[in-house]
Amino acid sequence: MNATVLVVDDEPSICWAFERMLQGEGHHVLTASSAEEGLRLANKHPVDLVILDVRLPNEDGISALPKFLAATDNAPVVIITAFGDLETAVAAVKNGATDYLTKPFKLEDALRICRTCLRTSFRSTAPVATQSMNRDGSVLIGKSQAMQFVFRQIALVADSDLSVLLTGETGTGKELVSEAIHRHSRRSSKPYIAIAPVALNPDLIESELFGHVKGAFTGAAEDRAGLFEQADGGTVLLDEIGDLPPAIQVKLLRVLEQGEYCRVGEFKPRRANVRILAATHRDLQNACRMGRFREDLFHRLAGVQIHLPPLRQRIEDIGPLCLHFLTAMDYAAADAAIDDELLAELQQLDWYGNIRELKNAVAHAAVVARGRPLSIDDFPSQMGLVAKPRQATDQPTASIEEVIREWAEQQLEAEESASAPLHPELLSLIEPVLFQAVLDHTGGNRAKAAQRLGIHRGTLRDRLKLYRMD
Ligand SMILES: Nc1ncnc2c1ncn2[C@@H]1O[C@H](COP(=O)(O)OP(=O)(O)OP(=O)(O)O)[C@@H](O)[C@H]1O
Repeated sequence: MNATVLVVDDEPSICWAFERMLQGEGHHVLTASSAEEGLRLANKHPVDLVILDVRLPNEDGISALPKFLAATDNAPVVIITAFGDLETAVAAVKNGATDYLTKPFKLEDALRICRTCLRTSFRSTAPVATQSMNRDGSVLIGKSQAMQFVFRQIALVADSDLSVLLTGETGTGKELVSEAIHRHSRRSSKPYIAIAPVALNPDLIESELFGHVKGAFTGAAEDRAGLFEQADGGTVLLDEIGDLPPAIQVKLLRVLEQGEYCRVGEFKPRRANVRILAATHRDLQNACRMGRFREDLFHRLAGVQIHLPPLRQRIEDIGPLCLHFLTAMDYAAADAAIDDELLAELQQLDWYGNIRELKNAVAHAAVVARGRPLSIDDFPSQMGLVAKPRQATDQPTASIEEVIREWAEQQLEAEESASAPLHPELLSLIEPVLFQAVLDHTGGNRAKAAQRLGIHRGTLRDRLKLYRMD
C-alpha cells in the first residue's frame, strides 16, 4: 500500500529522517514546519497518516490535533513529544492521537508505529472527545525511557475498560500507576478501591469482595455489599493478586468473563460494573506452572501488562524523584539540595525497596539536614543494608530474563546442531545457584529447603547429588 504521510515538525532533521524512512517503504511524504502549514497541506492532499510534533512555533501539536483529524477524515495521528510526562501522553490520546513517540526515539520504533497505524483502518473511528485533564492526584515521575514507555502504555489503555496486570518489584509504583489509569479513565468520577485480598481474613475474602446475605454464615447478621458493589461504575485494584486463594480465583474469572458474581449465600447472580486492575510482584507465569495460579485467569488478566522496572534499571529517574519528594515537603531550595556528587552516590545503590525506599530515605535525610543541602550522612544508616552498593560498574544490572535470553542466543549462535540440549543445560546452570541460596537460608536444612523450593525432598536430594552438592 502506498500511503501519503504528513510530517509536521519544525526540526528539519526529524522531517528528513521520517522522509527517508517512509519513502524507503514506498510512501509519499509531505513535510511542514508548523501546524498552520501542515493543516494547509492536509486540506489540499488526502493524507493517510500524520506525524505531529507537540512543540511547534505557533499553535502546539496537542491543540492542533483535532483540526488535523477533521482535515484528514480521522487519519491516525502519531504525536511526537519531548516533554515525556504522563499528562502530555494522556492529553494526546484523549485528543484523538493513535500513538505517540518520545524524543529521542529509535527509528525502528517510529517505523513500527507508522506501519501499525497504516495497517489498521482508523478512518471509521471517530476521535475520542477532548476531555479536561484531571491534574490532581499523585504525580508519576520518570524521565527514563522505561518510564516513558510506561506513560505511553497508561495513556493508551486508560480510556478503555480493559483489565490491566501491573507487574514489578515492591515499591516500583504499581499502585500509583493503577490510580493514574483510573484517574484518566472515563470511570474517574466513580469510586476507585484498592485492596490486597491477602491482607484480609482468609475466611472473609469472598464476602469482602462479593458481599453476603444475612445468615450466610455465623456472624452475617445482615445483608452486606461487597467491594465490587461499593465500587460500582468505578475501578478495583486487586493488589498482590498472586496470593489470591484458588476458590476466589474461579469467582474472579467469572466476573471477568461473564461480568457477574453472587453474594455469599445468594444464588442469583448480580451484574458487575467494575474495571479490574491487578498488581503483583510475583512471577505469575511461574505461579501458573507451579499450579498456584489459574492459567485462564492469568491470560484474562494479562491481556494488557504494564511492567514497572526496578529503580536500579532507571537510575536517571533518581534525581527527578528526589527533587519531587523534596519539593512536596517544601524543602528549602529543593532544586539545589542534592549536588552531583551525592546524586552519583545515590545512583550507586541498588534500592531493592525501589521508590518507596528512596522516598523514605529522602524524607529521613530532609529531617536530619533541616534545610541545608543534603549529604550522604543525612541518609538512614540502614539504607546501605537494604540497598547494597553495586560491585561492578555503573551499568544497570541485567534482569534474569535478559541474562537467559543472551545466554540462549549465544548458544544458538555458537552452533546449529548444539551438542547439549539447551533446557537441561540451562537448568544445570540455574539450579545449583538457587539450591545453594535456599540451603544457606535454611541453614542447610534440606526438608525446609525442599518445602521453600516447592519440590519433593527426594527430588532435591537427587538433584544435589547430580550437581555434586551433597
Ligand atoms: N514514578 C513515581 N513517581 C513518584 N512517586 C512514586 C513513583 N513510583 C512510586 N512512587 C512512590 O513510591 C511509593 C511506592 O509506590 P507504590 O505503592 O505505587 O508501589 P507498589 O509497586 O504498588 O509497591 P508494593 O508492591 O509494595 O505494593 C509510593 O509512596 C509512591 O507514591
